Amino acid sequence: MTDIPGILVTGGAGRMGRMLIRAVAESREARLCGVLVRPGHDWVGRDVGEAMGGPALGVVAGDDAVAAFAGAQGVIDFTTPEATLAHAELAAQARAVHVIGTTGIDEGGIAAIRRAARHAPVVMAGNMSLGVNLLVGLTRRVAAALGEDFDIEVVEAHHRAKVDAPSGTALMLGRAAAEGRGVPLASVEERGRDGMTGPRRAGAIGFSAIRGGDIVGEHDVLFAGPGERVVLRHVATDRAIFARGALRAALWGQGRAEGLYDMMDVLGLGEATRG
Ligand SMILES: NC(=O)C1=CN([C@@H]2O[C@H](COP(=O)(O)OP(=O)(O)OC[C@H]3O[C@@H](n4cnc5c(N)ncnc54)[C@H](OP(=O)(O)O)[C@@H]3O)[C@@H](O)[C@H]2O)C=CC1
Ligand SMILES: O=C(O)C1=N[C@H](C(=O)O)C[C@H](O)C1
Repeated sequence: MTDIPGILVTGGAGRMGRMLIRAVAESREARLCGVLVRPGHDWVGRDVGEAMGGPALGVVAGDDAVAAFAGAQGVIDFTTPEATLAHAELAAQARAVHVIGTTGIDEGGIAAIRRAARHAPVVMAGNMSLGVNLLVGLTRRVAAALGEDFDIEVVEAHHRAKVDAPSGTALMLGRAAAEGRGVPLASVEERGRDGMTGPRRAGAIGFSAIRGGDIVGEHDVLFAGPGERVVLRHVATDRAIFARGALRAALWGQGRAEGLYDMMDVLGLGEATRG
């Protein structure tokens, strides 16, 4: 037995799952204790390093979620909303830190995650990168400073395989802009304009989504005012930024009180960016 926390990666065969396996396997502060894949996946029973086309890592992929969660102190979960909700219950039972990167979870799902967080720490964020979490704070401040003369639009671009829109990051940014203006996002958001939309509603926060190719993730927050525009931009070029953030969150959560946290808590950006 070792003091280094054992980290389970769920959705191991996915785009993020592969990055996470590498990040945890290379870390000196964490131990890859399991990799969970979808039931019946062709990785089941295979060494995950070899399944990724590299050297063996000494960890075999499995599809028995209950067994996988039982041995983990932390779980890093970038899968689907359905899978993540099932994982939230298992992580709570195992008292493991649950790091949730999955996006597209609806209000009912968020409520279920809040319930699970009564039993163990959960860190959830639509974007685990340092840069985006800084941008969230900047967005809140610029929105507060500029007032309604400046129209706010959030524009995001992602790869062709992304299944949810607006992205989790776009929603984080939109929420921050709404907070800066002191209004709930739900009361001002405008999504999916098409046809005779009429003129832009005063105070609206608009969302647009581009999907194509292998774009990792790009986000602009546009403040368009009379005679000038301010654009806040984040461009992700490597998914490793999300994996690094998620691993940091899983380690940060060790020994923490149960509760729902975000990356602002993990990165210590609360004071710097919320005020
Ligand atoms: N918060 C952040 O910083 C980031 C969040 N994301 C989010 O992470 C999520 C995953 O993204 P991405 O890796 O690109 O997607 P992928 O589709 O590549 O990966 C998801 C993986 O989860 C697997 N999976 C689905 N259900 C289960 C289950 N019940 N048990 C185990 N594994 C399961 C899928 O298996 P199969 O393929 O067999 O269906 C797939 O391998 C998305 O919601 C995305 O938006 C992505 C990047 C950064
Ligand atoms: O699906 C992705 O790829 C990404 N999803 C997250 C999101 O929805 O914002 C984070 C990142 O932009 C990549």
